Amino acid sequence: MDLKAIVSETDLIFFSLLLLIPLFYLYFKHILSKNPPLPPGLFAWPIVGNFFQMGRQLHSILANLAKVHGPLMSLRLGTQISIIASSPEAAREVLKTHDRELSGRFIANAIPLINPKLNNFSLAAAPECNDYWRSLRAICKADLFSAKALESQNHIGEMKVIRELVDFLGSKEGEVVNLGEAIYVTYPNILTNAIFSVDFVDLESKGIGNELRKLIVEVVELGMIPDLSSFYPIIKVLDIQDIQKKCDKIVQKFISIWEDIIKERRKQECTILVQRDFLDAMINDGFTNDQISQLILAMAELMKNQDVMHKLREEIESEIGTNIVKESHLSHLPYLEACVKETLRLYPPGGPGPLLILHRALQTCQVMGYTIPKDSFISVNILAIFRDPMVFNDPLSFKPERFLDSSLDFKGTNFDYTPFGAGRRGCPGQPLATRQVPLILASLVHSFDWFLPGSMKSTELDMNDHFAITLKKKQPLQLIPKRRK
Ligand code: HEM
Repeated sequence: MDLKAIVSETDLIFFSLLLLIPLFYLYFKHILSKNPPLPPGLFAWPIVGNFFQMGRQLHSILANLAKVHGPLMSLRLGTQISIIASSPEAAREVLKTHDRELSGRFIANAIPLINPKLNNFSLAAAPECNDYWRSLRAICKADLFSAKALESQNHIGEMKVIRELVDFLGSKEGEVVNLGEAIYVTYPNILTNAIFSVDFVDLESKGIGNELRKLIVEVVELGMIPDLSSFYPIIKVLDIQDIQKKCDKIVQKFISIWEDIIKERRKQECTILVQRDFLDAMINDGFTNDQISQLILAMAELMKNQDVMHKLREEIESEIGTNIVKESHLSHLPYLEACVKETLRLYPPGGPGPLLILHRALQTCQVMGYTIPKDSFISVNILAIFRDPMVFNDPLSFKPERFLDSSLDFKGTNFDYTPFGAGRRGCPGQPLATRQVPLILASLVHSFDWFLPGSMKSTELDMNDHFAITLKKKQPLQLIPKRRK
């Protein structure tokens, strides 16, 4: 009898897959038997990809899971154990008490930063706090983001770029502007002006940095694809998702353009270390936009909450009159600071979603009575903490007033509020960010009246968010500027 008549190709595939099930069963049984008792949690198949796209839904899923499993819970993704801390106490344990043991970083198998040729280009992705990481942090602290450094030549470049942004928006008076696009250009320029005294991209998107910017967006998007081989090392050699090849190609191109730019424009005093660190800072923030999303989200909340907008404008006007906003004004604008803090509370950025940048256990340790095995991923769900009614009253409303009489600051010493993380892996760019975000926000509010396009009402503004490395607004914020007299 003809075999095809009884067994079709589909049947063959189906039966082969059936045969694989016991193999998978044995594989996982073997992995599970190797692990010590973990914090209570659940098995999750590799749903990480969804994680990154889910925005606020992820927060509620993880926050709800934490209610069932406790403030320290474990998730198993394939062979990989993830620990998620979801309360201020658990955050303190991770970021303070066990800061040293948990200060490694998880790096996906496919991410090119672990390629030895490219390893030197990273601070955030340094797998542990090694000498190289320490030297970059020291440069950040002393040369880039110290009060003195921020006060010196940076200020001139910073003010120039902000003035250009205001002039650009002024030239678009009455037109619908994608505010994110305009600010997106401004940030890299503030950084390049601070370090090299040059503009990197221009407001019409033609500058030398635009090609780099596109490459960075591409590499970040690739980095967002869940790398299955990090969760199932057994398939690593296959590179079935082709991520590594694609990333390598983009990053090689990136480095060659970058080096050309450096050759052309380097100032004598810039050491190669500063360039590398700068590159990393650009990848982290100049382009992947923690600060930009903050500004857009702050502006969107101000549009929705016109009473807050008026109060903020009044504060700025009474402090500086018709002058332009300068850094020296910031300490006299408490409501502005409260607006920035409140935006960071409702929409904390940092790493893949509001989970800080994934930490990794450098050694097995005991946290809150549980064993955290070496090489587990550790995240702190700061969004769950910041939106917990036990921590912040009426947590889903935008109420800057809550910060006016509060001692909560950006230092990362109070674990109710750590938008910049805390401990040795805490954000080194915090002094820069907490100066530039209010400065630009104040300039936007002080220089323009803002209108929504067409007949759109502020209540219709879509505040839905999604993850693109950081939590950001899904719909671009389109506004019409009108210069204020
Ligand atoms: C609103 C603005 C910003 C926010 C909310 C923010 C937040 C964060 C957070 C939550 C982390 C992870 C902390 C952890 O894993 O424990 C981080 C790390 C980092 N941030 Fe920022 N950041 C901002 C701006 C900046 C800026 C302007 C720069 C530099 C130009 C920067 C550079 C970095 C670097 C290099 C790291 C990695 C540090 C390390 O691994 O040692 N950030 N940031």
